[in-house]
Amino acid sequence: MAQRLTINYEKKPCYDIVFSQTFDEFAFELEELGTENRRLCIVTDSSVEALYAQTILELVKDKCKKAVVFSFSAGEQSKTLDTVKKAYTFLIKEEFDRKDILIALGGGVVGDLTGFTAATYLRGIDFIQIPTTLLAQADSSIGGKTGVDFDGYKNMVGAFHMPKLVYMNVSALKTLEARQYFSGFAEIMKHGLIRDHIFYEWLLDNMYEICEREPSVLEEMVIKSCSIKKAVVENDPKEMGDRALLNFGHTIGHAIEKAKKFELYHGECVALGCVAAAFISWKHELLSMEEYYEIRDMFVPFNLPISIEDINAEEITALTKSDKKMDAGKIKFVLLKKVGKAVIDTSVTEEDIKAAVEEISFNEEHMS
Ligand SMILES: O=C(O)C(=O)C[C@@H](O)[C@H](O)[C@H](O)COP(=O)(O)O
Repeated sequence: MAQRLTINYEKKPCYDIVFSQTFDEFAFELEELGTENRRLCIVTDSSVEALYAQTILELVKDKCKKAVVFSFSAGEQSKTLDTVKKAYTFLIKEEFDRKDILIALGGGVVGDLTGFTAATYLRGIDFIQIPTTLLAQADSSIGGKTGVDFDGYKNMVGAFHMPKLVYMNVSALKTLEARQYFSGFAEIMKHGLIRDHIFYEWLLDNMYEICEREPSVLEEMVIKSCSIKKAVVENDPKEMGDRALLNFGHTIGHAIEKAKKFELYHGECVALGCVAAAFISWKHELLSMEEYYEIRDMFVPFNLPISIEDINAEEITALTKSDKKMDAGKIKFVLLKKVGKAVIDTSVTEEDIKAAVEEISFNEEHMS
């Protein structure tokens, strides 16, 4: 029996997150939404299309007026306005109107890009998320942030647009490529670090089962992670305040992503960004040295990087200024006061950032 969480928006129930071990119950969820006279477009990428598009098409075809698939090349390089333009052209050709629905089938790139297409096509149509990666299930499919990268800057163009439903087949995580799986784990760890020390300790206690992808532990981990995100986004849906805490690890993480031309996965950059932010938290005397090293080393068993070769501290520091979290010209940096408690800090200097990037730079000198 599927479990579910309801996300409230402006204090009213807005959409459900359904946690299942199969895709089969998705058809029932569509009936509940009333899709019989509406067109559905499954938006996916080349990797996920090969795995699941046909399964979803078969499930939905009797529940709607017409079902079609729009697919683009997998990878962050496709998260652009060009791909959105291609999607608009496709939807116009397929005569999609305002009551029709997009279904985002895939990871974070697919979810963000489909959500943005839905937010803007005909001034806004409905969309559904079927996240298939750990990162998308535990984080990005929830909360209504949609968008694309612009000139290589992460999520520079976007909109808040709430999905009508988020449907997760948690068993899809079992076959996810290992690097992709562990990349998603960085956002889960982030949720524990910023909000919930009990969850953080649970992650440590269940390290073996998480790495082995034990089904019941996977499901519990995804539900707990979504529950933390639910509390944050319900309290501040449009990021006027505390939602920015979810940006822990992202200021430096996004800068590394851009500097490395998206060759690293988002979660890998977030892990590096979390280590750098924990380092600054220590230097600002919020965390002790022991706490910093404990947090840093926690990423290692989950195959996440804590240092990186060939980065230039000046370049990364310059790039952090182009991230979106600015307040009167100062970066709204997220630091940790302790495990489970994050704070927004506008006193982080360029020197702090440079020192943190040097801390995570891997070089021979560092090792000796
Ligand atoms: O939902 C949010 O809010 C988040 O910050 C979640 C992040 O993990 C996610 O990567 C998000 O897309 C980053 O948001 P951005 O505003 O910094 O682009």
